Amino acid sequence: MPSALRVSALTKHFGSAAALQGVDLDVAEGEVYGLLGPNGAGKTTLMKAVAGLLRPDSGTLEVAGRPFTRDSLRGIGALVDGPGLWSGMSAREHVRAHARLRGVDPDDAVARLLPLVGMDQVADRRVSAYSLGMRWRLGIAIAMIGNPRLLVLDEPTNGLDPIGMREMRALMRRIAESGATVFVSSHQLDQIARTCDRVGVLVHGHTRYEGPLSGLARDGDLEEGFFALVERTSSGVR
Ligand SMILES: Nc1ncnc2c1ncn2[C@@H]1O[C@H](COP(=O)(O)OP(=O)(O)OP(=O)(O)O)[C@@H](O)[C@H]1O
Repeated sequence: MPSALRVSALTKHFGSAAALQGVDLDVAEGEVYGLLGPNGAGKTTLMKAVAGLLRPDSGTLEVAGRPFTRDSLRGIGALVDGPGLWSGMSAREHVRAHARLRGVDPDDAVARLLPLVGMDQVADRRVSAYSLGMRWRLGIAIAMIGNPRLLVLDEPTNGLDPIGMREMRALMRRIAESGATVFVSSHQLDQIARTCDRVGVLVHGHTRYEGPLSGLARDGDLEEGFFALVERTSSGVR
């Protein structure tokens, strides 16, 4: 599979805090790739770098086989730090407004994206009446307005109830089946296990595993395998 995103030796410091210490990842086109890691591992920092929201100190990013530039951002949709929505506006109004800002036909955007995220039946209700899951899905519709090849989602299942999580998983799979690549972070191993083709695990800003999720399991137990990896690599012993 061609590469959708390649991260090589990426580093980022915030003052004396090292958030990324040489991250390497390779995300293939059309997959749902899960980024796992304990609190403070660097997941959000990496996602922000890929979304063009912060500049790494060193290392490289390649998107669709090309070095990352401002132009790469045309092919990237991102939802990091949650969806920024106006409570008094409806889903339809949000999508139309963002489409105009991006130079995309508003009617086309509404017709294409609200059914994709399962919001066409509630398109005219105000955001204040939406559940958290609906707000996240509207955020994804907005992130998809430019028809990105790569969608970056930071913790999109946080705080969702089981139905909301199931809808989010189904949406990520639908987006990947439509040909785009989904790069998603989560704390929730089970959500990642049910959705992702491959995973990368960050611990203290280092990539400690990349491959199929099954490769993380210990004696068939995913959680045990994940915790053992985090413990082993946190103490500096690989
Ligand atoms: N703007 C910032 N200023 C200072 N330190 C930061 C900043 N952003 C992140 N950090 C630090 O960088 C490290 C990585 O943070 P990051 O938010 O990327 O981790 P994370 O894996 O997303 O964690 P979580 O799962 O808790 O969201 C942490 O030690 C964090 O405190």
